[in-house]
Amino acid sequence: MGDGQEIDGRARPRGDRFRLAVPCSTSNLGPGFDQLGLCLSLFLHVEVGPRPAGQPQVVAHSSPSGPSSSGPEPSPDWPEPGRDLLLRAFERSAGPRAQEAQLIVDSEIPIGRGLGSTGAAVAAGLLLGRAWCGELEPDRRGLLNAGIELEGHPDNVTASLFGGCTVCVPIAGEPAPLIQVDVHPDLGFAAAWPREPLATARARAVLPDRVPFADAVENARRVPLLLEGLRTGNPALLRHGTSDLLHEPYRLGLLPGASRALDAARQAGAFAANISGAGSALVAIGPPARRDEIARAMADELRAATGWAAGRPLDVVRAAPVVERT
Ligand SMILES: Nc1ncnc2c1ncn2[C@@H]1O[C@H](COP(=O)(O)OP(=O)(O)OP(=O)(O)O)[C@@H](O)[C@H]1O
Ligand SMILES: N[C@@H](CCO)C(=O)O
Repeated sequence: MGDGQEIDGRARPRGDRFRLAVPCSTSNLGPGFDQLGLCLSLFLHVEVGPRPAGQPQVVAHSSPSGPSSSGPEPSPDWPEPGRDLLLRAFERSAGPRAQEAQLIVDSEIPIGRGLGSTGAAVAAGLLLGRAWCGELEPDRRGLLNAGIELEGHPDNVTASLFGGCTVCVPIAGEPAPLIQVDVHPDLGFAAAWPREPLATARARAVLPDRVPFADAVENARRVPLLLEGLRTGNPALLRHGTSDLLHEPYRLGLLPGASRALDAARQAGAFAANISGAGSALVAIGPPARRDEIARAMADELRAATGWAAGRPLDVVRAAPVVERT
């Protein structure tokens, strides 16, 4: 075996390093609540290599409000090791060998804005943990249930593990069923977010225990329109398919300027505009040529209400993230 270590029956030379770029994701898109995730082009970059003696397990260079302001200094805002879902997923996937590794993180994904920073972290940790144990192309379906359990919801982590647009509805005691949804190439995406995060837990606490029967029926009827709108790029299907009665009306009150920003996106040409995940980001779908204007329109309204906002045109990321040996 020379200088190498035996890992799950395979040889990993000492000093091996692996890297991975995992996309962020928007979720819900209105009625796809807790099931639909769609990967967009802000990335969590993680490299794993041998941990130098006395060094921490995770060194993060990133800004919590993103996009990345990476620099030589570790970010004081990255979650501490005991709470870090990236580390937790890596440890779960790599087992005791996780102690030998150091994760170097640089993220473009703002944390706590509804753009799936935790889903991306969990997907990265699970994939890199397997790579660290010699398995560069693990069975992703085999990782999915662990990812959902670690993240708490299926939407973002499924999208970040598989790429593209996914629908996942966990069934107790069974492998989580996964549907991969086509997204028409002529759809453009834009997101905007304020400086203030909105914790998913807080955004769920305002949801009612009971909703009118008619609202529940209406939401369920919209989901096929949404999926067909994404597949065909049909503006009317997207407009009707993204209207929601179960969570957005309750959450908008937590997000200063959001209602106006969603209206501004539509006026700038968006077919659809929604809260991204649990917020505080907003996401819009429209013609690719209008992405910049839509992003600017949303950010301007959020900025007017809160003092600071970022707006970005984004691409759909269709490919699943793949670990590379460096
Ligand atoms: N590796 C990690 N990356 C990002 N957030 C993490 C990580 N580990 C723990 N957290 C914690 O998770 C919380 C953010 O989760 P939350 O679900 O609110 O945001 P999000 O994943 O960005 O949005 P959403 O799930 O709505 O798309 C923060 O309190 C953050 O400290
Ligand atoms: N779908 C979740 C957020 C992401 O897991 C929610 O809207 O509360």
